[in-house]
Amino acid sequence: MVTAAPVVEATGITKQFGSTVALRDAAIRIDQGQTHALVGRNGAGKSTLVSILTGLQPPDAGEVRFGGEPAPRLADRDAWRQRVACVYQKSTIIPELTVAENLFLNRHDHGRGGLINWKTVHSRARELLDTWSVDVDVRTPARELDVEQRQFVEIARALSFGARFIILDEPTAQLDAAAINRLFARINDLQRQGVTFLFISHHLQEIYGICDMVTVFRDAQHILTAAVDELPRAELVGAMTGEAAAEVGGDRRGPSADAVDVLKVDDMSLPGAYDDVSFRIRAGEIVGLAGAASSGRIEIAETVVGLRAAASGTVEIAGTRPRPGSVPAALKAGVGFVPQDRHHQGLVPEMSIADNGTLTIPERLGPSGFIDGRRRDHFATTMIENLAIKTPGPELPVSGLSGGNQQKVVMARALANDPDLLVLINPTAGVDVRSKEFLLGKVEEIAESGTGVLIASDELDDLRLCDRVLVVFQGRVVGETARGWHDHQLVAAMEGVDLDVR
Ligand SMILES: Nc1ncnc2c1ncn2[C@@H]1O[C@H](COP(=O)(O)OP(=O)(O)OP(=O)(O)O)[C@@H](O)[C@H]1O
Repeated sequence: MVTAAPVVEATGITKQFGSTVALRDAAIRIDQGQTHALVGRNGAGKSTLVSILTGLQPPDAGEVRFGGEPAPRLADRDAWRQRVACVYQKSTIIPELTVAENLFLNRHDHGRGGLINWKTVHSRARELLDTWSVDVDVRTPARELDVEQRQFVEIARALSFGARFIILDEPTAQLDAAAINRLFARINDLQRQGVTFLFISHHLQEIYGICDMVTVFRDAQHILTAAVDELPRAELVGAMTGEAAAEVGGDRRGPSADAVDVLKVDDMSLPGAYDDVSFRIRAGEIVGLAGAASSGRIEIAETVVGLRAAASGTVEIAGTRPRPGSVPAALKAGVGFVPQDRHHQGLVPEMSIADNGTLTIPERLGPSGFIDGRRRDHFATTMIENLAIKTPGPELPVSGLSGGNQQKVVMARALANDPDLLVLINPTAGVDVRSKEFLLGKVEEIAESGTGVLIASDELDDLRLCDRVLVVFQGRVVGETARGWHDHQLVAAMEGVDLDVR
């Protein structure tokens, strides 16, 4: 039997950043037509491998081969583009340009006199998107695409360069359930047409849903590669964490009978986002705001923390009404929060973990205006221990942390000022299974100590620990359910199907 050379094979890959070894003698082999999952805890080395497999940086040691041939020289970008592409969580298309311009950037056919023939560019772009069944107008400015359309355009662009190996880096992180299903259908289609995928995700159900092989990395090393249907979940989690899977669970006590309200939202409206929203959260209570990405749940949570101002209605936090639309006022009133987008609202990447983690509590670090460096580092070291942040020390810039560990720094900061009300927006996006358990455990602990918690999320695992879940659909709170709901019930309610959750 003749076996074709693997689409990609990396062997003996080592990569070090300063004192951090990101990959140690790691390997991966992906065969033609597979949808191959790459999993591992935050900081395991997945993104580093992707940057090496896409030629963005060289390994310190080791070799990458495509179809049995050595990888191109790093400078030969065209040759890399013909072999592999990665669709990242962050867009690589240029928002100011149209879809057609993005698709044919730097490869326009110049007509006579060097002029670009836009008619040809548009018709070629249309043809390209048609070939891959992407239903987007090529004249649309890229900034108007939603995440799903943007991913499809990026996949089509990769295919148009000739690449038949595509890496999807946490592609479902910003998609709602319906969009995830469409993405998976598309992956299946393309797989049938001979496209090979490397799929990075922290969601085990997705891996079991669409992947046929899985590779596990742990602590910079390759741990195992196995067929998905031959690997029980507990073993997969065990390989990722290096320990047997723990039982999750334990019942919460919930708020005490005489607990006071730490959040009162009354008749709050913001045209285009949400309408006539009212709810309460008591000290020690965890309340979920469930809903699809465009339901308005994120905007409601952002209004509570002062990132937006409502057009009408009131927000009262621990007995005071902070100035609407002011984050400092909300923080002063007793809010701690984890924003939706850690890249833009959460962290200052060039600043150290210690500085980022203590950004909101300068008054705790020294007399007014002075920051005692030792006190800050002590605070940060405790925070690193408390949240099990994987780093050589508090002085490292957060840009050197893996994605999930950055999210922990954001969480640490939210907890730094002992908030009365903790507001979390998609708090476990990009966080690995075990760290997720850990972060959610922290949230429970904080609630036990009397903090009220609002979790705006579409992740069932985030919502499971809530005492109550409010379902938001098209800007309105359409239902409420106490603990103990069934997954299908809540998912249906989030999609607007009435299954009587109130
Ligand atoms: N540019 C860099 N400078 C310093 N350290 C880095 C850099 N890039 C990665 N690292 C370190 O290398 C290790 C592996 O990181 P990597 O981003 O590859 O992990 P990951 O598996 O993708 O994690 P996540 O699931 O959190 O995204 C981490 O300890 C990280 O802090």
